[in-house]
Amino acid sequence: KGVEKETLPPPDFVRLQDVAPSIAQDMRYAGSNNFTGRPVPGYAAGTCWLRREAALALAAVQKDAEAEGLGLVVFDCFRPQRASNAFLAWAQDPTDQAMKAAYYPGIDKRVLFDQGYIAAKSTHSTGLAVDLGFIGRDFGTPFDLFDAASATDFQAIDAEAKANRDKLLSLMRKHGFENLPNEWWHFNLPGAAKAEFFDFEVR
Ligand SMILES: C[C@@H](N)C(=O)N[C@H](C)C(=O)O
Ligand SMILES: [Zn+2]
Repeated sequence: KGVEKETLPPPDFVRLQDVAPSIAQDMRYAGSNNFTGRPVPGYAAGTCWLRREAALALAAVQKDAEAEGLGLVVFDCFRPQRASNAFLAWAQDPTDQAMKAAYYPGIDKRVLFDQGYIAAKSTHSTGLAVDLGFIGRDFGTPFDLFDAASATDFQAIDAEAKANRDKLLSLMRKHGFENLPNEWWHFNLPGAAKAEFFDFEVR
C-alpha cells in the first residue's frame, strides 16, 4: 500500500496519554538523544500516537505490569514516513558518525537497514508498533543499540536483564503483540506490515 499523506492523525489514532496516562513517554526521536543525534523530521512534539487497538492493548499490558510493581516507558510510537526517509538519508551519509560509539559501535551504519535494525517502511508508520521498556530496569543493552546483544534472546547478558526481557516479552505477547527478534524493545500487532502507512506530523 502507498503512504497516506495526512496532515492530521486519522480518526482511529489516539494519544496514548488519553488511553493510558500512567505509561511514561520518553519519545527519543523528538529530541537529540537518539542514533542520529538530532530531532528527527516529522516529530514536532514528543507525543505517543497509536492506532486505538494498539493503545488499548498497551493499556492492558501496563495494568499487568503495574500489578507486578513495574511501569512501561515508550521510546517510539507512530513514526511518520518522512522520519524513516530521514533515517535512510542519515544511514547513507558516512561523514556523520556523531553517535556511532553510543548506538552502532560494531556495525557500519550503511548496513543497518539491510540487517533489519531500521526499516525503510516501518510498522511504526501504521500506528500498530511501539518501542518500549520498563522504567528504571536494565535490559542488558540500551534502547536502539544496534548490536547482536540487543537480540531479544541473546544469552550473554546478566540474569536480571534477561528476566526483564522475558517479562516484557511475555506481557506484550499476552496482549497480542509480536516482537522483532533482533530488538528487545520493538513490538507490533499482527498484520502491521500489511496495514495502511501514514505520514502525519507528530504534535
Ligand atoms: C529504529 C528502531 N527503533 C526500530 O523501530 N526498528 C524497526 C526495524 C523499524 O524501523 O521499524
Ligand atoms: Zn521499533
